[in-house]
Amino acid sequence: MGSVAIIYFSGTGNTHLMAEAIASGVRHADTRVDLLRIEGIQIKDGRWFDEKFMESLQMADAILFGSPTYMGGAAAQFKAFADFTSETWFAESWKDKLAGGFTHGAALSGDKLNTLIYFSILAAQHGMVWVNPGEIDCTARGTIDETNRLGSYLGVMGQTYLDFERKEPELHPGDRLSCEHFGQHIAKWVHRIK
Ligand SMILES: Cc1cc2nc3c(=O)[nH]c(=O)nc-3n(C[C@H](O)[C@H](O)[C@H](O)COP(=O)(O)O)c2cc1C
Repeated sequence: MGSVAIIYFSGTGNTHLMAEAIASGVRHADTRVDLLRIEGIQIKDGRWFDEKFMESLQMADAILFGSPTYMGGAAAQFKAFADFTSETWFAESWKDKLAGGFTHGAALSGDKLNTLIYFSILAAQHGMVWVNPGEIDCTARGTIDETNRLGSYLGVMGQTYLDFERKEPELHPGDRLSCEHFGQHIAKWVHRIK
């Protein structure tokens, strides 16, 4: 059947909504998906560890990395997880798995690209095969609110303006669609390599 693991951190829930939307795309393509949300409690003395998460990641054919963009890069909680994977790197256990990434920020740019670049470097260090979303930005078709509205080609970007009155996280409909499409796209590649 093939499987995708989505490992991500989300502080206020927006990146979590992206992860869920990607997962629904993966399921839509008859592929198993594991949602693995990094929690601060998994970090002790600055070191992240979760045995079950590492087992799930090892089983997956594709691993997607997700984090909000914080201060122009991945959140510290995600980086703590990434640093733990140096043991996996040494064993080359993720070599040839598929990889992809997604991030969420408050600003239209917000330097989100830097987070995606970091994810692609993390995948490269592990010898993984990076999968781009492969979706042309909707502005090329004369609309501004649909798939890939932020014109991101390395991974999927989501954006919601900061609003301190807002009680619940909110995903832009275009970003939701981009995520669902990305889920289907990565599932297609999983089926191709199986
Ligand atoms: C510490 C911190 C740093 C942030 N830095 C950025 C940034 O560099 N670029 C950006 O676009 N948004 C930035 N934001 C906004 C968050 O990325 C945005 O609120 C995002 O939706 C959070 O995702 P989450 O709901 O999954 O936690 C920052 C937020 C925090 C708390």
